[in-house]
Amino acid sequence: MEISQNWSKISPQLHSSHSLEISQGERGHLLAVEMNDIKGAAETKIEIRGLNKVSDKGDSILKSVRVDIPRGVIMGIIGPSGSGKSTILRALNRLWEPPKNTVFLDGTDICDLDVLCLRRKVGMLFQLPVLFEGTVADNIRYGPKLKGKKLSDNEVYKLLTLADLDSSFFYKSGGELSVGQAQRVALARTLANEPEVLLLDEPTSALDPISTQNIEDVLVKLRKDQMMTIVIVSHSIKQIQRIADIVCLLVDGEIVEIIKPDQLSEAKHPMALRFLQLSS
Ligand SMILES: Nc1ncnc2c1ncn2[C@@H]1O[C@H](COP(=O)(O)OP(=O)(O)OP(=O)(O)O)[C@@H](O)[C@H]1O
Repeated sequence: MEISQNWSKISPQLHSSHSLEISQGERGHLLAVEMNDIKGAAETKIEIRGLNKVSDKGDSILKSVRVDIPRGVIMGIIGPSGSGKSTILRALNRLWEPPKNTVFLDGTDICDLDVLCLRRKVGMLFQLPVLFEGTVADNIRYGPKLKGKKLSDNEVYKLLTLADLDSSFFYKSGGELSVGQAQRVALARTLANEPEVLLLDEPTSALDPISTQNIEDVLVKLRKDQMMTIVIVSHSIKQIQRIADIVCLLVDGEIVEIIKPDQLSEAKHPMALRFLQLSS
């Protein structure tokens, strides 16, 4: 059973109304999301078309996941443990290799792209930051250096600022940092590759509320100032409500709701309501 969430229909070239249309069919609980007020949402950045994954034992991990992610939005993915959230995220930069013709970046099948080039364009941040040996500056310079580019001190300072870190961090080593600070360095290191898409897998679950807010502020700024497309997996409904434009609810490998975070209470799927109740 395939869900048809045809986000391309929001393109103004194709349709005058910018609504995100969802074929109801058997999935009557899926709600149409009005996209009019989401700046830049008319352009599709990532398309996922019928993505399936079956485990070695034959269990279905992803079931015909189909969704278009508009450019310049923050999409939150929520769902119970084991529902396939990380698997989807990992498919988007081929940490898990999706089948051909299932994931497209700007209309190109990501399987046809050079994998390192893809991962520069589609950067990823994990739950726990792992910094390389050396200074914070060395970490930030790492990605560009692989391409033969040495970032100037000034460029490193700019990236520190972008990740909400002051200049005193430049010469610090990873061991001197808190987890929250290290996460922001990991973010600066990812941003040094000038990604167009940022994938985040529970990036603040190990952080205190202030560090969490620092990261959230940076994400919102990146979306606003650079029209970056951001996909974030989070167990915190409150976090999703604070920063996301759109939320996808995944249950047992299927997308069962795509909805605006402030409309979660109108969601029809019982799991959406349960999530909401538990978070309040
Ligand atoms: N390489 C693998 N081989 C077999 N099963 C896997 C593999 N990777 C993930 N799975 C299974 O796929 C399902 C989805 O896993 P995934 O990590 O994507 O879920 P999740 O929603 O991100 O969970 P959580 O919230 O706990 O992180 C789980 O049942 C998991 O055990």
